[in-house]
Amino acid sequence: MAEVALDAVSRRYGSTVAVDDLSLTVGDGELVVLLGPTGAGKTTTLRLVAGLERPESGTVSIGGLPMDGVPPAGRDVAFVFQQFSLYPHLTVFDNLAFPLRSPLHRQPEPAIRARVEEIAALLRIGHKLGNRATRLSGGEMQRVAIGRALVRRPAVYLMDEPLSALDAKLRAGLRLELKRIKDELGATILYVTHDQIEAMTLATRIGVLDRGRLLQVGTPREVYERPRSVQVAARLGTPAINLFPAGLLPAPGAPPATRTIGARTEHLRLGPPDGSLGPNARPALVRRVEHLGDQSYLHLETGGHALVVLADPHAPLRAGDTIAVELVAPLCFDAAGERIEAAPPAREPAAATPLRRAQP
Ligand SMILES: Nc1ncnc2c1ncn2[C@@H]1O[C@H](COP(=O)(O)OP(=O)(O)OP(=O)(O)O)[C@@H](O)[C@H]1O
Repeated sequence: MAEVALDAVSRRYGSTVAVDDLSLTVGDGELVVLLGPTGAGKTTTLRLVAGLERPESGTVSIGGLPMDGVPPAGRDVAFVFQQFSLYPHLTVFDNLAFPLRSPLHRQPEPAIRARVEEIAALLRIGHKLGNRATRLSGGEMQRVAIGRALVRRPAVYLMDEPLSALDAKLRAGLRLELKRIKDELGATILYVTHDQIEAMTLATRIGVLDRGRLLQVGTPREVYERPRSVQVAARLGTPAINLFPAGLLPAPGAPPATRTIGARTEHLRLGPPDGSLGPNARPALVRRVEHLGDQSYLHLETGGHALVVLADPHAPLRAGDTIAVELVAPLCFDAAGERIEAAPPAREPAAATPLRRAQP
């Protein structure tokens, strides 16, 4: 495995700047997730590392070697796409063996068999090796597609939304397996996804991209708890972070320059409207209760602003009820949308409230 480094890399298409002065290092054995809205430049970044695109400026290095002018085949990277991209007429075994039989990586047949069987076991498709690739479920096909990348032991894996074509259940299963594989192989992986659960659970670090620019790179926890800006804060969290003008709710400790408050569900303490929450609580109208099974989204309105928070599905709440909400150590942003440090909270953040279970 090897380190991947992008140093001040830019790529434009006509007037669109797809990747803008991007510098990022994926350490040996790290899994870095690129997260960002559509068109942010995630796929272009992977293609630049793969050598499928050339940077206009800047340098991509793999294992410390600059890749200027090195074609894709010379870069020792394996790419897993969103689409299955299998050879339908071949068996699972032959699909997996294909990269090892290419003239560039030619290996003796017993070594190929051993490696294919090892990877098939890792992906739990060993019992399907004799099947035609088309006679597989969607999840199995995608395992084979991932397996085709894994057999080769390249320096770097590039994965572009490898799980997004799968249904939620299969995606959750394969997500766990990818995590296990990553831990077992110690692989260097640059991974693109829209799915923030994938980002939070798989990533060593997350890079948040927007319009070709890298807004922040950090561990999932850093990016979630200490986002650099409103834009970054809005990328992580379910339900999405509540953003509203400073002054809507009392925010003790918010610096004077605060213009926008960012309140995730754990930053809002809920309680009955009887004054028991304390002097900083304000009334909020329950607009809607959205039951999701193990939890509910509570759609609230206070001071003319909508808020969405998680609530216990058994909380006795209905549209039209009034409850009390209080801010506890929220995120503070200045007029430019940059986060500014708030004074330490006077109280511990809300864990359990009468209307909400403790966050896991
Ligand atoms: N071959 C191309 N020709 C012209 N424009 C392109 C080309 N490839 C990408 N772009 C543009 O570059 C920008 C970044 O595209 P890219 O595919 O990297 O985004 P992305 O973050 O991967 O988006 P998505 O999540 O939708 O896949 C977009 O504005 C896109 O339209």
